[in-house]
Amino acid sequence: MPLRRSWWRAPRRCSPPRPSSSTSEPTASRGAIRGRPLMQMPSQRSSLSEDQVMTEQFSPEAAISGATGTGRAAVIGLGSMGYGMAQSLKRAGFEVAGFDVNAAAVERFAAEGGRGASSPAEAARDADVVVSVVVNAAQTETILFGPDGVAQTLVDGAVFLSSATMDPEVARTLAARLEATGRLYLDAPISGGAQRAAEGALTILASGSPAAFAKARPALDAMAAKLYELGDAPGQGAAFKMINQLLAGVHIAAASEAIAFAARQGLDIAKVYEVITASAGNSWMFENRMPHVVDGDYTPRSAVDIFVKDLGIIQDMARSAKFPVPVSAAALQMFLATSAAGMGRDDDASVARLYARITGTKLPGDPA
Ligand SMILES: NC(=O)C1=CN([C@@H]2O[C@H](COP(=O)(O)OP(=O)(O)OC[C@H]3O[C@@H](n4cnc5c(N)ncnc54)[C@H](O)[C@@H]3O)[C@@H](O)[C@H]2O)C=CC1
Ligand SMILES: O=C(O)C(=O)[C@@H](O)CO
Repeated sequence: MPLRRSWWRAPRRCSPPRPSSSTSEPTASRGAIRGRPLMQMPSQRSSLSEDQVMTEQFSPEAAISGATGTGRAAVIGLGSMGYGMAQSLKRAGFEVAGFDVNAAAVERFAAEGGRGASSPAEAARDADVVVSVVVNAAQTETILFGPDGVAQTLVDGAVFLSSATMDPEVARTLAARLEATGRLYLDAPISGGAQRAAEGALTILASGSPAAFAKARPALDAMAAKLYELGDAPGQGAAFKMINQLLAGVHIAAASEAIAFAARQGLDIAKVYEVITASAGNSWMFENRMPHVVDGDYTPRSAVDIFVKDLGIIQDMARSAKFPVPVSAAALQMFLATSAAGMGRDDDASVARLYARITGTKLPGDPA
């Protein structure tokens, strides 16, 4: 079945959406249709149904200058991704409450104009939308159903956006538990890294009921440059995200292997970066992560242990499906080794440091 055509969208302050003459156009969520056709995913390579629509939204610059959000939001988990997402919501006009178990993150958020909350329940009390950006499924369950959980205070009809990367089966279970209480759940994993989170320019891979999408729309608009609507069943977003994680993990491991091998041969790795990013061996992850190696800066934008988690989920899913995934299994071993060597909380480009250490290769900022 062909994918519905999607369109670029102009900032909210422009005129309202032009009525569609074609049933193939998505419903507009964010102002006028600019009239420029958006990339359409090749239907022969896609199993997406009519309801699985990608809406590409406008640039970060437009988001910053054009969006005016409405309502109250809470963000739980003010780490690499959540902090920037909270700022994007604030910039779009939301009143945002933030909570994190790390008190320093809450203090920083409050100092920068947000409302610091004392628990998930307190953050969610008046919220139309609660965005959860903790690390994993167990933490998401705690902030939903734990002693001070969101489920204690969230008003009926409010929506919980679950953005931590997790096993699709667990996403389905959490959604069913929350929906049984009359609240809405949107499975909404994210991609694009900390910088895009801060710019309001993430890719969001979402699935959930039409009511959950409708309620979440202004917040999604504030945080995403590209929103993929992947069906009305929670778990679909998580399933797509795991495919991204398989590739992302393999690409980081491969990029790390390549840059360390280049250094071992005495090549100037800044020049390698320049050449490869203009050549066919490039990848989004090579381009995004290898500057950290060139600069010798392993401040975590995404930690090694994130991929220990995500590639671990892929192994579990593949084992239950009896599907071989040897390439991602090898990548997982490199992340595990990097974590075991004490770098689990460092930036995931640290896999290159592991290669360097075991081969006696010198990389910037990391003595061999
Ligand atoms: N960092 C990245 O580039 C990307 C990360 N992701 C996913 O997004 C999620 C968040 O990732 P990051 O922001 O990198 O992780 P992070 O570790 O930087 O942030 C997570 C935050 O959640 C907080 N937290 C943990 N348990 C909590 C609880 N019970 N209540 C309140 N706060 C709690 C932590 O203190 C931390 O500040 C993960 O699922 C990750 O896989 C997805 C795309 C990109
Ligand atoms: O951006 C994404 O997609 C990612 O999953 C990584 O940046 C790391 O979690």
